[in-house]
Formats: sequence, C-alpha cells, structure tokens
Amino acid sequence: MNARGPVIEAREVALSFGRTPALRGASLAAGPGEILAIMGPSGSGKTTLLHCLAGILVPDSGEVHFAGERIDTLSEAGRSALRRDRFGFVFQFGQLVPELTAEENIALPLLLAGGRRAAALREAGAWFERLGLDGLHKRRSGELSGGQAQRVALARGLVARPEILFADEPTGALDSLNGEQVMELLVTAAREQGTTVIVVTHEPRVAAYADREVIVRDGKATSYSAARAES
Ligand SMILES: Nc1ncnc2c1ncn2[C@@H]1O[C@H](COP(=O)(O)OP(=O)(O)OP(=O)(O)O)[C@@H](O)[C@H]1O
Repeated sequence: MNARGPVIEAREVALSFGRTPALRGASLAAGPGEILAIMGPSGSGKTTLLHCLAGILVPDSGEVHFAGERIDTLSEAGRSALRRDRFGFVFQFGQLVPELTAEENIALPLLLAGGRRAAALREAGAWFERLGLDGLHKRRSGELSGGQAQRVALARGLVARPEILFADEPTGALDSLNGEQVMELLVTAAREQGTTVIVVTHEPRVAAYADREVIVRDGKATSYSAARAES
C-alpha cells in the first residue's frame, strides 16, 4: 500500500463476545489526516470496531491494517507498543490519573515514550493557553470542571503527535456548549498536526465536524460522504 492509501483500515472484521456477535464483517478505511465519525444505534458495534482498529481487541476474523502493515496479527506487546508510540486516545470520561497534576497528565505519553521530564512538562505547558486552560497547570483532575478535564484529556491524546487519535464519545459527558468547544479544539489541533481522527459519537452535532461518517448497524459499517447539508 503506498503513502496515499488508507492509514487505517478494517477489512471484514468480525468479533463475538461469547454468543453475542458485536461485529459481523465490518469494513472501513480512513486516509491520512481524515476525520471520520462512527455513528449508529446503541449496541451496534461502534466501540468494538474502534477497539479493533486501535489494536485493543483482536477480531475473530478479518484484518486490520495500519500504515500498510497488518496489525491484528501482532503480539499483545506489539499492539501495545503501537498504541503507546503511534496512537492517541480520548475517552468519554477523560480518565485522567487523579494523583497527577493537569500538566503531568498531559505530559504522560511523552514520559512513557522515554522523554525527559523537564522537556515533557514544557511541551505539555504549551497546550494550556491553546485550550483555554491558563493557570490550571497544577490542578488535579478532581479540581477541574468536566469540560476542563476533557480538554486536558484531549491534550494528552494529541501531545505526542500520534498518527491516529481514537476518540470514544469524547463529548458524551459534556453539555452541548462544552462538547462543541472540545470538538472544535480536537479538530483544529488534529488538522494542524495532520493526525487522522476516528471518533465514535451518537451526536450529529459532533459528527458534523468530521469529513465523513460511517454508520455501524448490526455489526456492519457503511460509509457516507459529508453531504449532510441536503438532509
Ligand atoms: N466486553 C463485552 N462483553 C460482552 N458483550 C459485549 C462486550 N462489549 C460489548 N458487548 C456487546 O457487543 C455489542 C456491541 O457493543 P459496542 O459497545 O461495540 O456497541 P456500541 O455501538 O459502541 O454501543 P453504545 O452506543 O451503546 O456504546 C453489544 O451487544 C454489547 O452488548
């Protein structure tokens, strides 16, 4: 696959939890820098598909390719290294480390990648002004509002300039104003860095920030171009 091919791709991915089929041959592909929204009814398989793409879950059948390499056949250690070094993550409830300050939380991916503490904190610090978090460097997650904590989580997901950011309902716990702000920051920062974004959401207003939507229904995925204006 050449550099213009998809950066991440699922091919006919199937996965069951016991007797519950979560995915039944789902395929999708995202190009470099593309922002893709995964939508669909509750229980349709969105999170499972995201986890298969990110190497968190291994499909029963089908293939997952990243940057031209098959990744579902890698060992757990290989997939874990991929997640640490090349992917970023944002979840619905920020999942910040409560013992760490906001700046330490943001710096975490850089430290895990072997970066030096002073340099990592400096880089983390650059995100505060950009995200409207000035003066909150030393706060712990319990001392931040939901919107502030989610912006910290977003910075942590992007600070190491991952090739792909996986976001699972990143605005799901926020009111609509905070949700739109987080999405706007996410999209702006990802575009600046050229990061591909795969975002699971059930909110059309969040999906409207994406270049393209993929609808998952009954464990299968269908792609729609961004021709939402007519509908
Ligand atoms: N760890 C698990 N163990 C057993 N069943 C699971 C597990 N995770 C998901 N499932 C089942 O797999 C199916 C797909 O779940 P998934 O979380 O991918 O759906 P979803 O579209 O993300 O749903 P939601 O929008 O409600 O978050 C559902 O039937 C769910 O109950």
